[in-house]
This record gives sequence, C-alpha cells and structure tokens, in this order.
Amino acid sequence: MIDAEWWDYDSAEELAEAVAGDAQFVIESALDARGDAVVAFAGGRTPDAAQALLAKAKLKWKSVTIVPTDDRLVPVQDKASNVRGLAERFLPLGARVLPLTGGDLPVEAAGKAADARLQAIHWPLDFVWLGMGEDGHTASIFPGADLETALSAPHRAIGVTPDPLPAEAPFARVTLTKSAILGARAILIHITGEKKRKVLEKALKDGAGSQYPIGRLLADATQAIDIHWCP
Ligand SMILES: O=C1O[C@H](COP(=O)(O)O)[C@@H](O)[C@H](O)[C@H]1O
Repeated sequence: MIDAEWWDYDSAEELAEAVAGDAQFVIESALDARGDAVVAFAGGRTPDAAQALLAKAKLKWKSVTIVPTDDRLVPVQDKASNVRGLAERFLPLGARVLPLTGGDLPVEAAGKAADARLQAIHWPLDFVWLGMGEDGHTASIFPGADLETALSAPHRAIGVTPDPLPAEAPFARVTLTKSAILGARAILIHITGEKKRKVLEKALKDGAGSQYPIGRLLADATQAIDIHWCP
C-alpha cells in the first residue's frame, strides 16, 4: 500500500483554490530556503483553473523555473502543447518556462534533447504537480512498451510513443521519468471524477504490482504525497 494523504473537496472551485495554495506554499518555501524554485507542472485540462489562480499569487516569479511534467510532440502553438499554456500564463510574470520539446525531432531524439535541456536547471525539483488519465497514466508514463524504460531509465526525460495513442491527444511525447519525478521534494496529485479516484485508489493499494503506471511510479516514493480530488 502506498502512503498518501487524500484531500477531498465538494467543488472544482475549492479544489483549484487548495491546489493553487499548496503550490504557492511549496514555491515560497523553496524561495525562502534557496532563493529560487524549480517545479514541474502537469499538462492536460485538469490543472487549468488552479494554475490560473496560482498565477495571481504574489511570488518572486523571476526566481521560479517551471517545466512541464510531459509534453506532446506538437508545435508549441498547437492547443495540445502542454508548454504553451504554461508559457502564456507564467512567462509574462517573469518566470522561466523551460520546454521539454522543440524542433521537429523523432521521438527518441526528442527525449534525448529534453534530457540534455534539463541539465540547465537545479536538481532535484522542489515540487512535482502530477495529473492522471483514466488509464492510470501520469505525466506521459503510459501503459505499454515504453513503461519499463520510463520507470528504470537513469535519465530525467525520455521520448515515448503511447500504444495505443490516447484518443484525446494522439501524439508521441516526451516525459519526465520516475527518476526525475521521485527525486522531487514534494509530490501533489490533482485529479477529478469518480473513475480517476477508483483507478488511483487501486493503484495505491497494489503499489509495485499495480496494473497502472501511477502505482508502479509511486511504489518507491519516500516523500509525502498529497492527493487533491473533487467529484
Ligand atoms: O496527456 C496528459 O494527460 C494527463 C491527464 O490529463 P487531464 O486532461 O485528464 O487532466 C496529464 O496529467 C498529462 O500532463 C498530459 O500530458
């Protein structure tokens, strides 16, 4: 059984406020302790409202570096690009937003380029904000052929091709690996809906033996894991 604390909310508004508040707290703590903060933020739809609230926080944004937990191999102006939303929201505040993707590289080379780009930032990450799909994928660690590599690679990022490609975003991707994610000082998981809740509960219960990538990923976590959920 993976140890994690659940925080339940009645509404999407309360959920967004709580997640934004937690992210703000961790960033402020890193800024106080070290003078800068390095964080990874989930893509997809779920974090949008919380990230909009976080962007209103009075923080020393110029000292904050944000990377996506994962990104799709699409042009940055494509609406499926995870870094696009982060750049639009946090670059105007002065934050540094580091893309994982760029250029027109094949998937494996894109992963290597992301891994090289990530050498430019401070490690370990102060905070990883994860989402999860209904298939139990998190970041872009999907069930399938690339799962074992994402869980065992010594690199911080790799290129992956989900098989099957998810219908809502059918692209090859680059993802942070287990090694990069579990190095973080704090991990927050942000999900909505009964289906995702059941998947995550089962993944936490089954841990290393889980059929879901998020269970396999978190099985070796040693830091506190906070799960924020609303129906
Ligand atoms: O493809 C992805 O999916 C997950 C979940 O997205 P959501 O839209 O269901 O919230 C997301 O966390 C990940 O970053 C993204 O690339």
